[in-house]
Amino acid sequence: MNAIAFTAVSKSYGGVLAVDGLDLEVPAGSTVALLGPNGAGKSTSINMLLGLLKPTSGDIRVFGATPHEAVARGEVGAMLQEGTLIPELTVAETVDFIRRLYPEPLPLAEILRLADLTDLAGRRADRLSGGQTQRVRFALAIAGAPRLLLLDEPTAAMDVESRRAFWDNMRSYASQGRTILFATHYLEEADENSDRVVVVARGRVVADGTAAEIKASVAGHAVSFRLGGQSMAGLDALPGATGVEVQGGRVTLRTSDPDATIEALYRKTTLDVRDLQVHGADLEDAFIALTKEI
Ligand SMILES: Nc1ncnc2c1ncn2[C@@H]1O[C@H](COP(=O)(O)OP(=O)(O)OP(=O)(O)O)[C@@H](O)[C@H]1O
Repeated sequence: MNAIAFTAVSKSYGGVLAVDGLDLEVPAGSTVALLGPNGAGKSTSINMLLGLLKPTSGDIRVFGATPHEAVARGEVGAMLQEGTLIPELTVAETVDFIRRLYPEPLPLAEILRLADLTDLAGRRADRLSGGQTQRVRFALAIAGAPRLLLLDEPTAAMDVESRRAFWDNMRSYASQGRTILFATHYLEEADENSDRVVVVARGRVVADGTAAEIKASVAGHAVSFRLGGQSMAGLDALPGATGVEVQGGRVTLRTSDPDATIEALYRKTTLDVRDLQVHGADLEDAFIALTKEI
């Protein structure tokens, strides 16, 4: 069963087309990263999944129902980019208040444990650090034991240590067969914390697969080397070559066939090539190639 199904969904704000014919199915039980640059349409898509925004056209289903129905049944939890806490309430009071709104909430102690808040249960909300506040917002998102958890750039205000702890907590929540969709522009987060990465740009899906598949989908390798004072003219015409960049005297030649490129570099040119290295494309290369303006 699909937890999420977008069918030909578009959303415009006046003249701005934020989501452009989005088709996306997410089977229940998977953890999917929605990876894209600023303005790609990630928040708009998440807000539509919550029923907070209506698509201009197309259809959205959450566990086969409309977003409104799924949210009303307590099946969807969300941690959005904004949201303040009630300053006078303690962490435990805040979480308990929200969990009681749901038909089948998680026990309070389990929520506090899953969000790493057990030691902060008695702390007032206005005495929390930015990272601790984010943990409370995560606790509120999981309070109703939602089958689908939506996280919109959840680690934006966190330091490295808090991030690591956050993703550990997210994984323990997900491990019980739940579905997670999270938006991020951090490539590493997408790579390390999801089963599948959906890359969006300009409101469209531009790549969809495991991080490894996405890396492989982009011209696979780069060959880099130093050149004395010689001209680089013609390098981009070598077999397999898909692009050339120069930085600090080092030439990087992107190629779909490193063996052919290197052979031709030595046999067909008279260049004085030094310190040659071959690299696999990384997710960042793939992301830049896939999301660049055309
Ligand atoms: N309320 C609004 N009114 C007008 N335009 C909007 C509104 N909200 C978003 N947009 C525009 O829609 C596009 C998609 O925005 P959205 O916030 O969904 O992107 P995003 O991928 O979440 O970006 P970010 O990573 O910066 O959060 C952008 O061009 C944005 O400027």
